[in-house]
Amino acid sequence: MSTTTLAQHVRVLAEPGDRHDEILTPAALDLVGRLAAEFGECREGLLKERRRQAIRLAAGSPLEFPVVTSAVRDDPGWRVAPPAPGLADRRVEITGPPDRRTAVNALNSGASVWMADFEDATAPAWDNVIGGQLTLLDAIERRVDFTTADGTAHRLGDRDQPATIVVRPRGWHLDEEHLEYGGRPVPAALVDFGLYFFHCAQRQIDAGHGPYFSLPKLENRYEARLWHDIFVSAQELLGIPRGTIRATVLIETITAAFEMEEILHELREHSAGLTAGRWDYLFSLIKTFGHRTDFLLPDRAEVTMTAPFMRACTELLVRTCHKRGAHAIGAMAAQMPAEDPAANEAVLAAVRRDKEHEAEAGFDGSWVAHPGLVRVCRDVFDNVLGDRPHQLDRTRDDVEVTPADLLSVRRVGGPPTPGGVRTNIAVALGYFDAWLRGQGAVAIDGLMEDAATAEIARVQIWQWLRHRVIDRETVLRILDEEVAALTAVRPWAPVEEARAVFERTTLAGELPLFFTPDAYSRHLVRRAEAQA
Ligand SMILES: CC(=O)SCCNC(=O)CCNC(=O)[C@H](O)C(C)(C)COP(=O)(O)OP(=O)(O)OC[C@H]1O[C@@H](n2cnc3c(N)ncnc32)[C@H](O)[C@@H]1OP(=O)(O)O
Ligand SMILES: O=CC(=O)O
Ligand SMILES: [Mg+2]
Repeated sequence: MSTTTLAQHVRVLAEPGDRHDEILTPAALDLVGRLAAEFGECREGLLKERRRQAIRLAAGSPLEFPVVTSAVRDDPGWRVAPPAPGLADRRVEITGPPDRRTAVNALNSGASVWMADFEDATAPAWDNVIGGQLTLLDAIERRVDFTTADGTAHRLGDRDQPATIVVRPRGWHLDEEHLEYGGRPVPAALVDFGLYFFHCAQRQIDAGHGPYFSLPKLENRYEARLWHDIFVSAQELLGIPRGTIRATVLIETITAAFEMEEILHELREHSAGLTAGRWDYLFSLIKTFGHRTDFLLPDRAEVTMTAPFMRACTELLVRTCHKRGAHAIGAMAAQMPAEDPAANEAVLAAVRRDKEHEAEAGFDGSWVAHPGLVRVCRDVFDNVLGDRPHQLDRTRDDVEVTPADLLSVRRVGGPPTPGGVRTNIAVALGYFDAWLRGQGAVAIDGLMEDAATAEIARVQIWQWLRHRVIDRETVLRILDEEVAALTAVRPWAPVEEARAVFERTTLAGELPLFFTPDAYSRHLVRRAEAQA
């Protein structure tokens, strides 16, 4: 591994890759270094607080709407910033990793927004991280066209209103081990945010939009405050007017669901609303309360958005957002378009039902995972919104949600089935295999799988083992069978490494909080070294 000092205090611990020098300029690294210097310690403190809160909740502390912030919730006098250019109408948001193919297809898809994702949909190998920044830069400069090896041209179309780009940096829990500041890895969130902000903020403003972000996996208002402080500092450092940035926060942890209004309040100068992060939300519920038998969840397929505890979260999200003039964006439906026309009709019908529930509940738009689903989502929201860009006027004063509504999961579904157990093992293994090969989102058996859905698969197996709903021998036997099946299909793939990730993160007595940090350090960073 080569060591280059490109900017004060920030060291690049990777071999130079193709065009990496366009992103890793001294000035860009200097911004990242300044952000690491100013905010690294605060982020460390917040990660420690996450662990303390997890221990308190495991020990039986009740989860409540915070008493100390009741004044914020009761104060009718504040609103978030008005929608920024390109963010007023968000009826369809397509998500995907920031690679060139996805970029071209997402920007051409007819969606209102492309959420370019460094978190759930990206395996954070160094080439993906820097390649993603190059994709974004090229997309904004309209030079992202390319031709595949078989001669197929991918060209950015000439839409009147191209999709607005929103970037999702990695979560607070991840480090970027190829950049070092003060002898420590730089927080990955600061790398993704800082590099994009440095290269693209002004370009986006010049193009009539702005530097927009989607913030994943926040657990409380303090983490939102940290983002606010980072935004203020970054805007000041680059001379960009305060309030230009906009950020939509994912409500995808159970603790954040109790602080939605506080999160909007912390970010109000820069807030663009909240998104329902359905899959990480389920993961968070199981992770936080997996030790309790009243939180035993059935097969993943049975836990739909109409489950009362999910409904409580989404209705509270709409009510909270609209009370404060903020957009409420719906969740990801995981179904993928099918080639068979009848099967595809069933997929479209399922996605349509999902989106109809959301549009009726008051959401202003929703997420899709594939260009083939843009149309159905748009039709559903067109029916409800008509010519209006959103339905912020639907204040949902009828919604009242108690802590018990958010936390009562017991009544949902039956016990896990043998099919559900096998599916979770196969999905976790298949996803880890793809992730280790650098692919952060993948279709498995007609469903989109990404880091969030793989986490559910993993923690459900952990939860079922812990409560002896299934036994270790059965899991190991199925794991062997699935490893053999996957190896037969992909003999060249790192299936044994994927098995090791599964075993380390699923079979441990103490549940690792995320599968990614350890798997990243062991496999993705080393692999970059080996390739160098
Ligand atoms: C829980 C959450 O956080 S959700 C958000 C995070 N997850 C995601 O963003 C996943 C988004 N979806 C995807 O990445 C992809 O749909 C996958 C990986 C699941 C499946 O992709 P593929 O196997 O390529 O699907 P498929 O073969 O049907 O694709 C057909 C075409 O659509 C494109 N496409 C598929 N999904 C997308 C997408 N989300 N955005 C843009 N283009 C897409 C493909 O690139 C392909 O293009 P091509 O014809 O030019 O080669
Ligand atoms: O990020 C979205 C989710 O569902 O998780
Ligand atoms: Mg998520």
